[in-house]
Amino acid sequence: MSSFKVQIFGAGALGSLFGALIQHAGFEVHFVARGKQLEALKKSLRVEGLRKMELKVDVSDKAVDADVTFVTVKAYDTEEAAKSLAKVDPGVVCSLQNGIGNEEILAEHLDNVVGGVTTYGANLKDFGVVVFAGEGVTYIGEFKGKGIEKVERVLKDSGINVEVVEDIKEKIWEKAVVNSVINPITAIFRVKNGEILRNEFLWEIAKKTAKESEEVAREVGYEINAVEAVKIVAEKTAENISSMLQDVMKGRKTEIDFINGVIVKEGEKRGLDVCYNSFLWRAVKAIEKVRG
Ligand SMILES: NC(=O)C1=CN([C@@H]2O[C@H](COP(=O)(O)OP(=O)(O)OC[C@H]3O[C@@H](n4cnc5c(N)ncnc54)[C@H](OP(=O)(O)O)[C@@H]3O)[C@@H](O)[C@H]2O)C=CC1
Ligand SMILES: CC(C)(CO)C(=O)C(=O)O
Repeated sequence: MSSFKVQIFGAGALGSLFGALIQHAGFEVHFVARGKQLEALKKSLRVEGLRKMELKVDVSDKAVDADVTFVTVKAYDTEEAAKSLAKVDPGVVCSLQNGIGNEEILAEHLDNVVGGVTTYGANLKDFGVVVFAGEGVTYIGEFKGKGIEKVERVLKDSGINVEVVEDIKEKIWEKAVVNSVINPITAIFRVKNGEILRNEFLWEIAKKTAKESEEVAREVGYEINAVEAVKIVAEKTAENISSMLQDVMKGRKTEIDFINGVIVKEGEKRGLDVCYNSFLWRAVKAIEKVRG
C-alpha cells in the first residue's frame, strides 16, 4: 500500500469513482463532499457498473492535508474549491474537470497544479452509489510547480489508464471543442448523444458549431479536427445522456460558461464569427434561468 495520502475534493460522481478505485488499490483516501452526498458517504460508498465494490470511506465537508488532491467539482465551483484547499497543505492538486480555465483558477491559489482530462464515465445512481459507466483514459500534464510523478503513480497503481502529455491545455481544448458541440445540442433538444448523428438538422448545427470552435482553438494555438472528433465521440457515446442534459433534467446549473462561454469570449477577442457558440451558450443560459 502506498504511503501517499490522497484527497478527493468534490466527491460526486467522478470523484467517488476515482476515490473508490484509489482506495481499493490500498491508498489512504479522504473524500470531501457536502449535503446528502456527504451524509450518504458517512455510511458507505457503493460502486456499480463496470466494477462492483462497497467501501467504508473517510469523508468530511472540509479539505485536509494530503500528498495528492484530485479536484472533481463542477467548473463553476472551482474557485471555492481552490480557496478551501489553500487553507491546508493539499500536496499536488490535479484537476479532472471538464471546461477551460479550471487549472488557471487553481494556480491562482495553489503552488503545485497538474492539469487533467478524463474520458472515464460515472454517474450517481443515488447518493452514495456511483455507477462506473465507462472506462477511458486520463491525460495529465504539468501546469504549475511540481508533483506530477505522484499523480501518475497514484493513478497507475490504482489501475486507472493514465497518459502524461507534453501540453495538457491542448487536451483540455480538444475535449472542450467536442463538449461545445455535443453538450449544448443534446441539452437543448433533449436527445442522447447519438441523435446528433442521426438527425440531419442537428448534424448541420453540430458541424457549423464544430468548425467555429475549431477556428477559435486554432487562433488560440491548437489544431483540432473538430467535426471528426465530434463524430467519433458521438458514435462512441451514442447512448449517453450528456452531463449537460443530465444537469438540465435535474434543474441544475451547467458548465456552459466554461465551455461555449470561453470559446465565445476567446473568439470575440480575436474578431472571429462565433454566432453558433453564442446562440448555444445563451440558449442553455436561458434554460438554466427558466428552470432555476
Ligand atoms: N461524471 C463523469 O462521467 C465525468 C465528469 N467530468 C467532469 O468532472 C467534474 C465533476 O463532474 P461530476 O462528478 O459528474 O459532478 P458532480 O456534481 O456529481 O460532483 C461534484 C461534487 O462536488 C461537490 N462539491 C462542489 N463544491 C464543493 C465543496 N466546496 N465542498 C464539498 N463538496 C463540493 C458537489 O456537491 P453539490 O452536488 O452539492 O453541488 C458534487 O457532489 C465536472 O467538471 C465534469 O464535467 C469529466 C469526465 C467525466
Ligand atoms: C463526451 C461527453 C459528451 C459524453 O457524454 C461528455 O464529456 C459529457 O457528457 O460531458
